[in-house]
Amino acid sequence: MTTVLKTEDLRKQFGELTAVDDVSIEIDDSEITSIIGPNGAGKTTFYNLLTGVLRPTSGSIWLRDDGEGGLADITDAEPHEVAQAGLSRSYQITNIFEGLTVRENVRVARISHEGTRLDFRSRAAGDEALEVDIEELLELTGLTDIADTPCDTLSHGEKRTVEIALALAIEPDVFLMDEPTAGMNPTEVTEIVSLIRELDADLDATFVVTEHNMDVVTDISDRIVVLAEGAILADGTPEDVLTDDRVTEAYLGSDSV
Ligand SMILES: Nc1ncnc2c1ncn2[C@@H]1O[C@H](COP(=O)(O)OP(=O)(O)OP(=O)(O)O)[C@@H](O)[C@H]1O
Repeated sequence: MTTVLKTEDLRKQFGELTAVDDVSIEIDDSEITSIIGPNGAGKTTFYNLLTGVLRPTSGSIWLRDDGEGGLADITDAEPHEVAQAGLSRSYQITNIFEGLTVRENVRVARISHEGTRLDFRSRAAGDEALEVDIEELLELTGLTDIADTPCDTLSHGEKRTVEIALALAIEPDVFLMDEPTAGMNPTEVTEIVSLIRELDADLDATFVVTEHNMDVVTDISDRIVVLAEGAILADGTPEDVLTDDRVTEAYLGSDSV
């Protein structure tokens, strides 16, 4: 068990409103952790803090540092620096190039990741390896059969899977999945859940999921963290958390799950 991501007293104020209220959490690499909570609980703000999209009012964020074997402080990192440090997030289709095929999208994501690491000459030498990486990624995410399909003709579920492939193209240590089943039909939900399981088994990446579909949360999580009014209300196994009266109350007190 190794901590891959940690926050210490992480806080975000919007004026008088405390959206994230001194959250301290350690994410372990051996577990799929779901972060759930009623509407307005602070999940999106928490993700935005982790990925450098928002600056915290106070507190700190730490990510596993491969070079040092410890944790690196990424509190002040910009989004691209956070991604480069190994924290990837699925962006709900918004970063797919609709006019390109699935393979071309994966290639662009992969090259832009490589491009931040390698100079031009070593990148050219690595072209063959790049193509192998792309095919592996397509295979891993079950996209090989539709690799040559333009993305603007894909179903919603297929686009969400492409988005997962793009997030994985940066070889993350930690993968934040933002409502992976949102907008999906029941068949697509079943498929994406088994894909998440397979990826978790096949990859070194640690999965952290926010999700409104409670069946999915129960199904894939080893650990559930419940946020309510910006603070951690409950933290434990699905059995413990989903039978916790305080969690039921928090959800009943909101207009929706
Ligand atoms: N940019 C902002 N300026 C002011 N208030 C904000 C801003 N972003 C979020 N909030 C407020 O912070 C609180 C937490 O919002 P957030 O979107 O993080 O919750 P959430 O758990 O992701 O909700 P949902 O499940 O509905 O997406 C809410 O009260 C929201 O209105």
